[in-house]
Amino acid sequence: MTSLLGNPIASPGAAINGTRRGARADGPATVLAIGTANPPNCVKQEDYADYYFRVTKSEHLVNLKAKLQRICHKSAIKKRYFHHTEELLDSHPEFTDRRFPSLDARQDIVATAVPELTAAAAAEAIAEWGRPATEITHLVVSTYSGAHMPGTDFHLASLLGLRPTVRRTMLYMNGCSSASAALRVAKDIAENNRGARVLVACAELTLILFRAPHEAHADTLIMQALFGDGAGAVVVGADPVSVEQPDFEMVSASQAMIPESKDMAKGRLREDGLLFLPSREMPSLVRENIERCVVDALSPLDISGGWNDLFWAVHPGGRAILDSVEAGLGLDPRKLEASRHVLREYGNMSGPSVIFVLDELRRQQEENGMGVMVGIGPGISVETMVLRATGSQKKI
Ligand SMILES: CC(=O)CC(=O)SCCNC(=O)CCNC(=O)[C@H](O)C(C)(C)COP(=O)(O)OP(=O)(O)OC[C@H]1O[C@@H](n2cnc3c(N)ncnc32)[C@H](O)[C@@H]1OP(=O)(O)O
Repeated sequence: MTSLLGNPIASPGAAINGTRRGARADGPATVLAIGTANPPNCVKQEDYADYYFRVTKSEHLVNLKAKLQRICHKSAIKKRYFHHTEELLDSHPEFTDRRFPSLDARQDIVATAVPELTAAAAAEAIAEWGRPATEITHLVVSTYSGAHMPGTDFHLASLLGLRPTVRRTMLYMNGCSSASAALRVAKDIAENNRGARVLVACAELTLILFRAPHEAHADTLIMQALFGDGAGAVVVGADPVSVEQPDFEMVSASQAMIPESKDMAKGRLREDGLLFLPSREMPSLVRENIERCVVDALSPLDISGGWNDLFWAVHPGGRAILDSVEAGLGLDPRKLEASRHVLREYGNMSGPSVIFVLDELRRQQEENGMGVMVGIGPGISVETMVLRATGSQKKI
């Protein structure tokens, strides 16, 4: 092809391809900073059964209370944090009396509480990142604690003073793998948009699923016994500039559905809040399938074993879930210490948990080389991200 003057010009396709290549980052996405936050109300796990049966005015259900005590005792959790307090529950009898609809009231509370808790975690991450909030180009927010239009992303952008043109993506109902899914999306954005700085933010409040005990629904005790509130935030970007100190390179990301698992961990948003019921078979299904998920994720990188040579950031869904991952992969017990620490100190905070685990891993500063982040979500879905620790000695 020639110009009007007869000079040769590149075909339009070549020019577009060149522009697209130039629009991509040179290097892989990296974790540039991490922030976490919890609400102030802390309940010790050893006191939880007394607390829960008192605030739900259910002291007469002695068998259920004894069962909750047994679950708490075996949970390997020391304490959990909650946005809701005894006073809040007292002022909303519909939260503990399932005869009345309570979704509207729950939604009204989380509409401000979720953006505020998320903002606390995000502000910590941005401060560590060291650049102004206005230099965040993209925002990916994930939660199942409420659904509004505009969503938490919109409110969070205002609370943090992000630029009005920040490109926002809202992910809902990804259960306990919500942060892993958001980090996977952030990696793609960062690698495909040169100079992008993506803020990932994820928060869950158990108010959305808090309910009173009921003899006909003893299974609901499990979520009351394990789940806690928290928020995590991560700044993701490729090709770090001098002020930025990456903790981890995000080498690859994959997702898998465990076959025949659609009834294993399901949630339903009802008039009396979110009903979430992980099945008793979940730990064994995780044990049987985790290695296949990990092999599928790592074999393209020519890693097909030697799991104890890697570091691990596994979603602390429950003590039995961590035991299953440990057994399924034949891991040395110390390999899951960061996950067990987060479970012990905060309970299962759903999606944000894995961000707390990453934070804990870099705090321990023992891990170098390659590692794997594993999110475990509804279905059962397994989100796997291969990481490489950069060894940067950030003062956290
Ligand atoms: C899908 C997502 O989005 C991600 C998630 O994280 S979902 C949550 C995932 N977590 C889980 O599924 C919990 C995993 N389970 C555990 O950690 C442990 O089983 C536990 C701490 C709950 C109990 O410990 P354990 O060693 O299994 O003790 P065990 O004596 O067998 O069980 C204690 C009681 O809990 C009950 N129980 C255990 N798992 C249960 C379940 N999934 N649902 C209901 N009850 C359960 C048992 O029946 C038992 O009741 P009784 O004492 O009345 O017999």
